[in-house]
Amino acid sequence: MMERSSQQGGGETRKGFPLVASDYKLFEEIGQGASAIVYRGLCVPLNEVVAVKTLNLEKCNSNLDDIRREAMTMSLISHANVVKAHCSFVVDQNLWVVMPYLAGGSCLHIMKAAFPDGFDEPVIATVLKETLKAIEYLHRQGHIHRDVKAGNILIDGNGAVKLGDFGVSACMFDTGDRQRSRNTFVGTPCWMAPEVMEQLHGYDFKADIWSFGITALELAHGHAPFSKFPPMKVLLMTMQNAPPGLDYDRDKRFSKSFKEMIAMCLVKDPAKRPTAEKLSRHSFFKQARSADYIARHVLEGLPPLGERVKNLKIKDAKLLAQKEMPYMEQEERSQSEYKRGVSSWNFNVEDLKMQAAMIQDDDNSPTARKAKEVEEVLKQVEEGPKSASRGTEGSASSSPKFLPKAAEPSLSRESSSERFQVPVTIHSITAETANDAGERVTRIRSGPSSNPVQPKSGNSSKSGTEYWRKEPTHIGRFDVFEDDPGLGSPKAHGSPREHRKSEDKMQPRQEKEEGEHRKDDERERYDDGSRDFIRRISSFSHVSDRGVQSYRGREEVRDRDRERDHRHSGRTSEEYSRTPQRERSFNGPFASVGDRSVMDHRPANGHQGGSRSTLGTKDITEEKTKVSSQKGPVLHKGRFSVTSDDVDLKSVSIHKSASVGDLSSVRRHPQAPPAPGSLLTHNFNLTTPIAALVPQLQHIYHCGQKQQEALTHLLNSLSPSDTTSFHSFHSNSRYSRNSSLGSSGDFLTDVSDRERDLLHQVSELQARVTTLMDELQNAKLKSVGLERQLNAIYNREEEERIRMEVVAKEER
Ligand SMILES: Nc1ncnc2c1ncn2[C@@H]1O[C@H](COP(=O)(O)OP(=O)(O)OP(=O)(O)O)[C@@H](O)[C@H]1O
Repeated sequence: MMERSSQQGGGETRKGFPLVASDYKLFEEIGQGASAIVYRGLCVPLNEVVAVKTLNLEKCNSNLDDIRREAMTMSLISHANVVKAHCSFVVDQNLWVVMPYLAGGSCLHIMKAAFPDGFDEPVIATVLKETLKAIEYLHRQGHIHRDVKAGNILIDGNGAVKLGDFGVSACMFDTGDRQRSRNTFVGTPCWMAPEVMEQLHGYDFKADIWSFGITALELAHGHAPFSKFPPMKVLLMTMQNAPPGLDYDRDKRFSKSFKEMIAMCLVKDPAKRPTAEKLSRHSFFKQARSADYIARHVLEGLPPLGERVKNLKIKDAKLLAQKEMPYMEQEERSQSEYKRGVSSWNFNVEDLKMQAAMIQDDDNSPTARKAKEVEEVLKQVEEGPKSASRGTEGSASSSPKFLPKAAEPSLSRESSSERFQVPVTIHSITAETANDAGERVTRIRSGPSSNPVQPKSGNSSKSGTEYWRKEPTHIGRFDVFEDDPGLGSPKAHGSPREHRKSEDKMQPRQEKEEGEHRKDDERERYDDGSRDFIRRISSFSHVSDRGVQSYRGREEVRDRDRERDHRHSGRTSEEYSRTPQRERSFNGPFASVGDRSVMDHRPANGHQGGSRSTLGTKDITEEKTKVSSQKGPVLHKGRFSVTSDDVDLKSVSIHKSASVGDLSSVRRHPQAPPAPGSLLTHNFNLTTPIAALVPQLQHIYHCGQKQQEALTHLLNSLSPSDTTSFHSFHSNSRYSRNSSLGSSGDFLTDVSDRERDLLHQVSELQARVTTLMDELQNAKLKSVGLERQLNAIYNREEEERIRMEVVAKEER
């Protein structure tokens, strides 16, 4: 056996730990890592029980020099709470690291064996306080541990807590300078800080504070947040979602100070996380007890470490055997490796992003189901006006007048697929780091648009999450611009509780559990079914000006981030909800949701600052639920204005002064004539996405029907003198096509002309399609013919070649 040594410095080396494998006896396995197996062993010459970690160097990225350098670094480390290697040497392709044997094993193993739901708070406080001492020490020495987690917090037979795995695993899998930005990242995804995942501007010792916070959650629950998911999913969740935390309701057994301490660690912006030194002064750690307390409350009655590890392995193997589906296998592998204490994931972030970009939730996934559910809800919203018009079947409006029948379904289809296809498909993902103040900001962009939304000016002092919030977002069929922090309040966005409701369906159990935050009584008032479904829509689908771009749960994330921020800022949720708010803005199209609202056709200005539409989801639902009781001024909604009046189209008429371009004066005016064809001359903004056009078209169609009914009704009830004045108005109208209207029938003729025009256009288009199909068919036939000719030529050549070969043979 070839042996090379890399002697460790420090106190223990004075004991003279031998550097030859033959001086050690290895017993049972007591732990396993990504490329390391740890055994209980005996150092024969010293008669001392040790732990020997054997690392397969072939599986590591680092070369021997790097390992030696790290080993030297380790020799400088000496702290009561850090597991220090006695020595290390190379045996064949393995590096042996000889360490003190910590009979309690890791906190993870202890939890798996005896505390599946996590430890009690005093135990956690004790373990964490000791761990924090180790982290503080390492940071003072200029080191980042990078792999803080329960699996690396070890307990010796006396209950002393030590942070293990420092240096070795980090150096094994890292070829670069620790402080430098890397393309690969080290650590375990669940515990990994978002900035470590980003790999854009590197990371610093604050990454350990994030991991420490995750470890606190792990000790509290028995597992880390997202631990059930495969690495790339964890990556996405960590970067996209609000930081996990203890839930104020579910985690009642834990103190407020514990919850606060965790929340301090799990802030996405590393600059806002406390240093280890500052964190150690947190009141939570006052409840920490002695090592003896741990020995009595944690270690007593536990089977020997080797036995525990063996049982765990058997359990894992059984679990793996049960799962057959590839995805489940992957997930389970992730979980079982996690259980075994694997921490050294080493993957390329770009690869992961690529993989993430390819994640497409299947039809039965919660996300896809959610999409379908939302699609149904939206269908209902869109069909509302249609069903209303069904009552008038048999009237002139019973068949589509303004939208050719053939066109309607295809447009609807287009809209729904655009709206719902995107949320379940992550097209691309990029993590960005930027804000005006140079603070680190985690942002994930997904969707087809490559243009990141720029932070609004004046936000320079905002944190990363605030910056996120400030983006103009595109929700459902609306463009929503959040330019007021108040928008983040439960009032504007729907209660976090309700967001959680939808999130519950969208996100797997654990994410939900970890991501939940406290509930406030105040939020109860938002428990309204119709609001809920609008919120479900808004939390799901985002439609942009450039098309449809969306990523799920963005709204929920914002709400949770906001809630967290408010918690941190010490504001109660009541104060929070009292924050002055501006209503969410919507672009024109959705102004049509209220069946009874009347559209006002205005010049397009939907995207210009303050003139952005102002009807929020809240408004819409209210519009739907309470509209009949509202009487109010006309509200201008982007390209349209909406009156909250309960307009009865049977009795409404349009004021004489109304023109196609301005119907804002729509009011109850029994004798005023309508503005014929007004809804037919709508000039769609060419930049409007198709998804946004659909409701517009549908509404135009619907309004057209209603208007026509109303007009027919009115004209039927007009006296001859009224008819004359109507004619004179109509003939003066600049939009009148027929200046010699002689009867109500003429007006309808005018409408029919337009309809005929449209139908004509449609039939022309259909004829063109037919021609193109014919051409295509011809081209195909031609291609088949050419193919045959080619084959014939090839066959001839082949025959010729064979013939020549035969002739040549014969000649020979
Ligand atoms: N000195 C020790 N005494 C007792 N058990 C140990 C000791 N060192 C490690 N272990 C056990 O072995 C497991 C794996 O060890 P370690 O974490 O050092 O390996 P690794 O390959 O670096 O894995 P990871 O990177 O996941 O931490 C630990 O979770 C712990 O349970």
